[in-house]
Amino acid sequence: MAEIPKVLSIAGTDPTGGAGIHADLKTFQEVGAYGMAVITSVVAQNTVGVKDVWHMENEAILKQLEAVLEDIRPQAVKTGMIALPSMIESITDRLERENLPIIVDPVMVATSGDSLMDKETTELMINRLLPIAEVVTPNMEEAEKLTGVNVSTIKEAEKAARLLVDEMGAGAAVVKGGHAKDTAIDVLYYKKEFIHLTADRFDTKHTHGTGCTFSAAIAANRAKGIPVIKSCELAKEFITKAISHPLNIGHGSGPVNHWGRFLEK
Ligand SMILES: Nc1ncnc2c1ncn2[C@@H]1O[C@H](COP(=O)(O)OP(=O)(O)OP(=O)(O)O)[C@@H](O)[C@H]1O
Ligand SMILES: Cc1ncc(COP(=O)(O)O)c(N)n1
Repeated sequence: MAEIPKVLSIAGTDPTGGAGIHADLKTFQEVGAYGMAVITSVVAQNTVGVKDVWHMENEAILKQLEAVLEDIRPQAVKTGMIALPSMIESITDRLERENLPIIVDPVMVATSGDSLMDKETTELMINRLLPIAEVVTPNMEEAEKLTGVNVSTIKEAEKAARLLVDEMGAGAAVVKGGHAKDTAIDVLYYKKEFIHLTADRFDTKHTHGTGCTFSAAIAANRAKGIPVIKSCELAKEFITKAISHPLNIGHGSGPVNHWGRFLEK
């Protein structure tokens, strides 16, 4: 029997199920990979905002990670919310010992606008985690914070994506254009080539968890052995379908529909 694709998310929680670990696990399942999760922070949040956060001790994170790795080895890893510098250090130290594709979603702010990462953590993200990332998936604002390039046009997104790979050491970068005005074009830079992942832009406020879902889909595709560019293209199709079939739940920016691709448009 062919090996079951297995994928691990290392991220924070969202009790309303739209972002973080919860979005990742739903996405893994829908994309056809067995999903696992190590929790970095417990976040009391909903579609309106973040109310409180409790960070796991490093020991608790590392023991969760060890428990997974010694038993069920994933074929790909995705990282999401990693809020503290010491967390970046210990997670990177452990992951460096594995030869696995790592998809890094550099979560800095929630859709609600609440900050999920401090400045010192951003520095360590740049120096430690980016160089071991196979793919890094910042939105425009995160790309600006990581590279120092002002990102509001496609050309600027290309400049930031190239820097993230050629100067900062990631294998590939997708600078997501979900926050642009008229389009939803994500710029992928891989092996010296730019690819524009293009989709219609939907006029909706229900985009809670879009970033988590997109990067989780890339990771699940990589666990299935799909090459990097194709994994990103399929993830773009997946998130576009998930946004195009809104669930209309929650009092704020509601979650996307993870089974959207099975629905007619
Ligand atoms: N309104 C939209 N219509 C179509 N695609 C969108 C829309 N919003 C986001 N996307 C797509 O969703 C994916 C995630 O992009 P986005 O820029 O929203 O990430 P993020 O900022 O990390 O997530 P979030 O907005 O949930 O914080 C990208 O492929 C982006 O193009
Ligand atoms: C635990 C956690 N991780 C990430 C996000 C960002 O979500 P989004 O995909 O909406 O940017 C979030 N709100 N909560």
